[in-house]
Amino acid sequence: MSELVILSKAMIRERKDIVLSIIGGFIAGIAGVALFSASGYLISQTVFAPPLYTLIVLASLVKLLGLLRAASRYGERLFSHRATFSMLSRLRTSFFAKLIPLTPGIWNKNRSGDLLARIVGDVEGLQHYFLRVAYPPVIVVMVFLATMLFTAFFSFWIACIFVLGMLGTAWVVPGIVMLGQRKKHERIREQRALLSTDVTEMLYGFRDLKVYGQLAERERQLQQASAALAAEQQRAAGHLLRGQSMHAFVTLLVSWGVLALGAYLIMDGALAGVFLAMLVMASLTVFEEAAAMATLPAYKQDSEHAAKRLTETVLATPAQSLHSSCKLWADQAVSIELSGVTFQYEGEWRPALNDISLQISSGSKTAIVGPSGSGKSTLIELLLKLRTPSAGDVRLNGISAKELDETGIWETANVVLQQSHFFRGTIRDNLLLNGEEYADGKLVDVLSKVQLPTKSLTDAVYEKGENLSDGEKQRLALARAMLRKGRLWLLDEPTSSLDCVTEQRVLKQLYEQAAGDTLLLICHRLAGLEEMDRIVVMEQGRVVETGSYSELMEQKGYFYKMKQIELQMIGEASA
Ligand SMILES: Nc1ncnc2c1ncn2[C@@H]1O[C@H](COP(=O)(O)OP(=O)(O)OP(=O)(O)O)[C@@H](O)[C@H]1O
Repeated sequence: MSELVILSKAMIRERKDIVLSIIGGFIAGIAGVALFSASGYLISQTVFAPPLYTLIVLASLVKLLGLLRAASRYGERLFSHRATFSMLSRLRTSFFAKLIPLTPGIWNKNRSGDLLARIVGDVEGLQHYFLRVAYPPVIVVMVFLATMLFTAFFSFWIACIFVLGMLGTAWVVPGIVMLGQRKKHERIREQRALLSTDVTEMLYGFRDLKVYGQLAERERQLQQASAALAAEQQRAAGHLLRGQSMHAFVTLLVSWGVLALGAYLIMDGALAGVFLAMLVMASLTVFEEAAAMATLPAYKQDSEHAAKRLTETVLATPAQSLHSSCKLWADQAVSIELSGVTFQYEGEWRPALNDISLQISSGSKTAIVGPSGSGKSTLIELLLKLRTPSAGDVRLNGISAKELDETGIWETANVVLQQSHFFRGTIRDNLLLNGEEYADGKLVDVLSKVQLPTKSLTDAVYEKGENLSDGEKQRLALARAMLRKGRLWLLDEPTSSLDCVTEQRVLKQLYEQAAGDTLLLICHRLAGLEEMDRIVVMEQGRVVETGSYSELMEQKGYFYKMKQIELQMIGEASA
């Protein structure tokens, strides 16, 4: 229930539109009851052949009420939807603002397909809260009270039937609809999450599934999941429809009750016959407003669940960053200091980084080497403030990363991660990702620096760079980084897919451009590391050796052994 506090707060901000929609709904409801009552009265009056002006007045009143009803209903819909969409847009913005600092930690806890379906569906689901849960009961009660007072003026007992009818339509029928509803909706949600996860996995893993001959099986699973979801939805829709039919049945029962009791009261002389049709018509119309009550429990449950899950998503994941105000100066080479840094992924039994202390002076070139899984990429993610250390401190230019604004860090860093994303478009579009405008000459120049002179700026790039080789993707990613003006280079195996000759050419250009900047290069190949000021060797989340190339070779420690193995392998390969 507390989750709906967010929605209630959002509603308070739209109070003007909410009040207007309630007034509109009340006038529409009352005008509807009055319209049908007046029609009933008009029909009854005609039996007594009244003067013509009575009929003209009554007929005009019916027309006027019809117009009033339509206009006020329009107003109600306009204001209520305007309020809803303003609330939704505010909620969406505030939710995504909370979500952004939580990435990428959020992916550790959620499957991407499920999360995507959840976020989109849940935010959309909240629109029903105001439209179908919060304000319809207010209108129902107001219209009903006004009609009851009006009816009580003619007959106390008929007013009592109205009260009974209202209890039935506003509480008993929704109560019955509620029964079993929770389980049905839970099953739908589970089934929907399953389906969207399966679809996402199939889309991402399409090629592998095909090669491993699993595509047909996956398709079958997908169809099963889709059919199961459709069946659950059908069951829930049937349940809702039964609720609406029950509502219509109670309404008719009340009208029959009013008719029978009215006839008795007329015979008893307690009610004038001319009012009977009017009261029956009023009973038929007043419960029309209460029809929304039959579906209210379902929407209430859905909205509560959506709000709960959205809150859980943003609260259950520890924030990756705190609000920070300091900015990193982009025109200055960055110094890096890690003191006692430990980082453990959620659910992992051992830390990925364990008590790392390291100093990298500004303008230096450092290579980080070590076996796969030793924590090299995690270190870069910490420097980029994509993750927050579990213990210890990361300082850039002497300022703790906790106090640094992450967008400032991203602006200052020229980054190439292991996997770069490419967007559908052209080579030019993919080079100009950082929003800066460059002349074509500059773009062509950078392409030739990364040894991609054959690529034209207008060449098409398919979604996720499907039409580029891994080596081309890496060079394009490097070109993208080389177009930036940052003074901190964070490169995670940027040339692992390139042949040795191309790699050395590209790195030469890169080092030339990065002269005077701070450069951190993660690599597996040890060739060419002589150019580095310092080499950091990592193993199982710890720094096991640091020093220049010659120092490490002299030490004959871990790095020396790695180098010997590499030389041996190159020798074997060329033999
Ligand atoms: N998102 C994640 N969730 C849980 N554990 C992770 C995650 N990413 C990495 N790890 C684990 O953290 C450890 C360090 O991973 P990291 O990617 O930093 O290593 P690496 O040295 O860069 O490896 P490689 O050279 O293969 O890229 C590994 O044991 C890995 O299994």
